[in-house]
Amino acid sequence: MHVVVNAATSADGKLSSRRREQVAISGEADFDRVDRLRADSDAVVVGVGTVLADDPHLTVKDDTLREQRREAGEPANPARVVVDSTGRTPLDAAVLDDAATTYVCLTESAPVEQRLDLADRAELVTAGDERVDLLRAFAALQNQGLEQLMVEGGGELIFSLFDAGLVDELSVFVGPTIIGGRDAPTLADGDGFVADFPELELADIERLDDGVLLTWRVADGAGT
Ligand SMILES: NC(=O)c1ccc[n+]([C@@H]2O[C@H](COP(=O)([O-])OP(=O)(O)OC[C@H]3O[C@@H](n4cnc5c(N)ncnc54)[C@H](O)[C@@H]3O)[C@@H](O)[C@H]2O)c1
Ligand SMILES: Nc1nc(=O)c(N)c(NC[C@H](O)[C@H](O)[C@H](O)COP(=O)(O)O)[nH]1
Repeated sequence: MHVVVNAATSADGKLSSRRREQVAISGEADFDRVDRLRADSDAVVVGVGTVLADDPHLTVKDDTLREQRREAGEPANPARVVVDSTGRTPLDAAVLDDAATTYVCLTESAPVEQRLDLADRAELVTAGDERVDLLRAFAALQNQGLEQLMVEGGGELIFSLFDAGLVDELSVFVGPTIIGGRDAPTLADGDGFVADFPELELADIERLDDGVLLTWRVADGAGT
């Protein structure tokens, strides 16, 4: 399995505003790149915080890229994965439509009612007691044939994935804006590291729109 984390941050490292409302950080060139990255993935992964804040669809937007996937014998869109401990994904969320297969990763603590409702619209993966056990959940996804995973946030999930040693590559588009706010989500939130900070190796730098795309490899990524 290979896990790429992709995100867009403001020049001051924020993912969105303190109201957790989406900010258009990427320009057209970066959104096109994200679309190609989705098209090259078996699944696009987000945390439920991102579903609740942005209601993303997580599909491939370019017709030609979808056609190329079909010609390669793949579904037009990659699978979608929501990491959602207690089943808070709204039943009318865009990720639960029929454009692609969706996996919702839950814990034992998810109420039966939510579980039954979500089971009508998604494949359920249960791993962990209070928070999703990401190592077990990702192993279950790999068993379903999902090898190339792209994670699109948010900051809580991204921190946990680094903490679990699951990230192989990080792409960050740093855009030409300042969002500010001590409570605004950043690339990696969670509790934060105080030792054993994950080490990154710079793989590429590219100027895109009026920002910069940084591609890092994780020194001890858990890729198999
Ligand atoms: N700029 C970007 O590229 C970008 C991308 C995605 C999201 N965002 C922004 O990020 C914000 C949402 O991020 P967030 O950090 O609030 O939510 P998130 O998407 O990271 O989801 C976190 C939630 O996932 C669940 N979860 C279950 N198991 C978990 C585990 N092991 N580790 C971590 N979470 C687990 C918990 O309910 C947790 O609250 C929104 O404001 C959104 O607009 C920005
Ligand atoms: N790459 C990127 N640049 C941004 O400037 C920004 N604000 C996001 N935010 C991520 C977020 O979750 C978006 O909502 C999904 O990228 C939308 O995906 P859809 O178009 O609905 O498929 N992502």
